[in-house]
Amino acid sequence: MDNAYVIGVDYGTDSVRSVLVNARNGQEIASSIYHYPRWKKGLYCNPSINQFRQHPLDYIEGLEYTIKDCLKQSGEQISANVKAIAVDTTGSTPVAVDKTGTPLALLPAFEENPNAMFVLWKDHTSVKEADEINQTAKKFDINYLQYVGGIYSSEWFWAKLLHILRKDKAIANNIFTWVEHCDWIPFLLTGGKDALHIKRGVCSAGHKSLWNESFDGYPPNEFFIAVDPLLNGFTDNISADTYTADKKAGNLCEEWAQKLGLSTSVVIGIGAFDAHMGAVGGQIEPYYLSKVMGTSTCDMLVAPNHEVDGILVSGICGQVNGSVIPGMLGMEAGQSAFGDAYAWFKNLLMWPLKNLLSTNDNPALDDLANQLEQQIIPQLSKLAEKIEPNIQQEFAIDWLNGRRTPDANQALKGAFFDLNLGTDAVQLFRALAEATCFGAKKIVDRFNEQGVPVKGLIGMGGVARKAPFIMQMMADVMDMPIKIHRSEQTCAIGAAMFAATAAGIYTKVEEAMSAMGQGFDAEYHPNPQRVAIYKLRYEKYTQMGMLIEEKLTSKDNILTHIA
Ligand SMILES: Nc1ncnc2c1ncn2[C@@H]1O[C@H](COP(=O)(O)OP(=O)(O)O)[C@@H](O)[C@H]1O
Ligand SMILES: O=C(CO)[C@@H](O)[C@@H](O)COP(=O)(O)O
Repeated sequence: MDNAYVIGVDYGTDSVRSVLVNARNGQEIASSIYHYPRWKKGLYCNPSINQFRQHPLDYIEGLEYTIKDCLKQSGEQISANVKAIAVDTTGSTPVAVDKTGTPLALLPAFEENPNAMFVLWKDHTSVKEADEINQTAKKFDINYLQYVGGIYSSEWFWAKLLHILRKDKAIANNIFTWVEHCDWIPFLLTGGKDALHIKRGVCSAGHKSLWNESFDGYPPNEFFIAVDPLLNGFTDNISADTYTADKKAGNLCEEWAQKLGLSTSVVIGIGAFDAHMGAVGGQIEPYYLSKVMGTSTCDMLVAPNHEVDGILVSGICGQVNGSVIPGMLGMEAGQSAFGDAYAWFKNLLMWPLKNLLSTNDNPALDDLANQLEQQIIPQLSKLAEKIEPNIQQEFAIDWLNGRRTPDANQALKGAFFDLNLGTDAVQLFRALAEATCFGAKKIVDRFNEQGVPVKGLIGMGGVARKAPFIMQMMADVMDMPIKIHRSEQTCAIGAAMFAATAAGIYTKVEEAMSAMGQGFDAEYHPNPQRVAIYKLRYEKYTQMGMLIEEKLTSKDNILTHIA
């Protein structure tokens, strides 16, 4: 155990990060990041219809690059003592594979076809299909949606599969099965050649694919046929066995061992989603809401099974035994756009620089534009922090990418209110940031209302670490302290903790968590004056949100008639 090192790999929305850590104390020896090049160019995506696809080569190249880079930084002695690798990814981010488990986009006939690529979590092209799953579920005596909050989302596995099957006959004719990114990478690293043998993690299966032990696996084929006969037989090619992430998926295969310069004795762990492993990296405790705040948020809560027996929390993204910590119920909620909302606003402000300024023969102008881009969010934050909130101020609704929880509805849209000719960029940014905090409070309220008390908040991820303004506002809005985890890479560190457990260095992931965890380095406490005013503004947010939702879904909605 003295000389044991492990690697955690974290696939985020824009990049993949690997960390190599000492399995004894969690000390970070090396880390490496790789931005997906095809994704960066916007290839295969169409934001205007919410289509976001990622090429498997972006993932494979990033895996090789970041692990090799970590090994190079660490030196031979440490590399020779790497015992295990575990991976987390975004989700639901599934792909169509053939009988050998090869994503169709890796075959020459499909290499430029977005439907043959991974359908990223934030792709909302299957709103219609999700709705059909929700309508069909109502016709069955067993409620197959009871463990996913009662509403199936367009961000998830089956809705995405049905959408692709309908859209693309060539894919429908060549697909053998449909696989989550977090289940496919361990299959790749262990040299899998038969798609029937892909090991599905309980995290992906339970939160996104309707798997539950009480159904003995997935809903029956008749359920899927009732949604659409195109789904007939798909569960035949997906094993009903699922695994917690502390288990081993297999060993590093010869091909990847050679590619990386590691031995085939290296253990590969079962994969899980970023937020779930991130919660472990961030040292989650029962009834603490562990908020991974980046592009979106994923809010995880764990509770001992016996204490929440019989509770079904509606409108969240699932409750699954062992999805975070084996032996505990893992509950997931989240917001579809968090940092992405700020990024949208930044891009809006960048419009003239990106579209009117000709930087062709002038690299200095290009540099200037880049520098300004970097400064927009931090500068807006500094100025927004100085504004005392009051009841009349501009305010916003944060559903820019739909609403993930509570009560998934990806058709909802964002809004700004109470603007006048004096409204400036800082005030709009403040309102947007506040709306994302109000969206976060809705999640806490839902858990509390439904018998799962939220006793504390843990913040991690890019926004938690980079944005003191937003974290203070979060504490004020929630009227609760929020402690920020020290680690820059909680998801990758969490994956490393699971790797150490899968390799048998620890018998339980809780042991890995306390030995390898880096602790907390900041805590934000509510400011009582602001708490009071945010309570009133939250009421306004709730009322306006309800109004928008009612209008959008009502039959006499003029917009529905025009559409
Ligand atoms: N200073 C900042 N304040 C608030 N948000 C920020 C700041 N800098 C970056 N962000 C947001 O952080 C998000 C990226 O978070 P990160 O955790 O790094 O990525 P990911 O969600 O892909 O894992 C982006 O959406 C970006 O808008
Ligand atoms: O939804 C999940 C997990 O269930 C996340 O993978 C998804 O929100 C993406 O997270 P990031 O914002 O990239 O950290």
